[in-house]
Amino acid sequence: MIRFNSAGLVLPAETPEQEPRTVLAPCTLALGERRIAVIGANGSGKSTLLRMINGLVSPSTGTVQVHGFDTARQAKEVRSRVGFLFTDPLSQLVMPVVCEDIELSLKTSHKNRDARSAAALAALARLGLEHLAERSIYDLSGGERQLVALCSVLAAGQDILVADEPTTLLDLANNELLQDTLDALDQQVIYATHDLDFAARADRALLVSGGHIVFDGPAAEAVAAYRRLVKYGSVTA
Ligand SMILES: Nc1ncnc2c1ncn2[C@@H]1O[C@H](COP(=O)(O)OP(=O)(O)OP(=O)(O)O)[C@@H](O)[C@H]1O
Repeated sequence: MIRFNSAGLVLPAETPEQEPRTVLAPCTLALGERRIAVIGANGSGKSTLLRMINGLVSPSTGTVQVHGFDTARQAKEVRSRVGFLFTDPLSQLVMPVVCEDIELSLKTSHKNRDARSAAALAALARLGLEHLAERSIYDLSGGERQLVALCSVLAAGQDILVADEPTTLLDLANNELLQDTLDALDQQVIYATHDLDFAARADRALLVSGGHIVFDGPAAEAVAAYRRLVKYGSVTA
């Protein structure tokens, strides 16, 4: 279970003339559903909300807890339970060669080197990517990198996956592959997306606007609320 306890991010004013900036207004949430989507306009606060779940961003007010661990004070415990898939895969792929990156994710679970290599290949094969094992990550296409990054984060085996716009670089077939892969996972998955069909597949969706959660409920209703917000300027119009 993920809990936001009046958690928000307000940035202090940089000059006396400026007002403090609310990136995410304090919110209280219990996030237990298997699939939760976060939707909203560019700059609305989606990534900030996601990053608070694994402690990449600490709230300036309130707390966020994952399985009872405070994300700001117990970051190590939290990150061993929460995998994070970045929008830009190069933010996360740290080794120069694909299989080496996956093997790095497997270092804790597979102490034996041969077993680790075999597990890395199996992780790639799960998404039909074994042919990329020896390739440099810099020579991959954006979409290939995004799928390899998914393999890498899944190989680490945390029980919660947070994904920030995981389909942005993918073509139609790979978009479906990624969505089906996420669907089939046992892990809880929380993802931000601008793809409203993808969002509608979730069990619950949060709609963020101007740093406020303006709708929280069944995904199809959240998508409809977002369309009303864009069209009429209000989720209730
Ligand atoms: N540390 C920070 N300092 C200054 N501004 C910040 C900081 N973190 C976030 N912001 C601003 O807060 C707003 C929300 O950012 P966030 O990345 O959460 O948006 P988003 O909804 O994920 O947007 P997008 O859909 O474009 O990825 C943006 O205007 C961003 O520039």
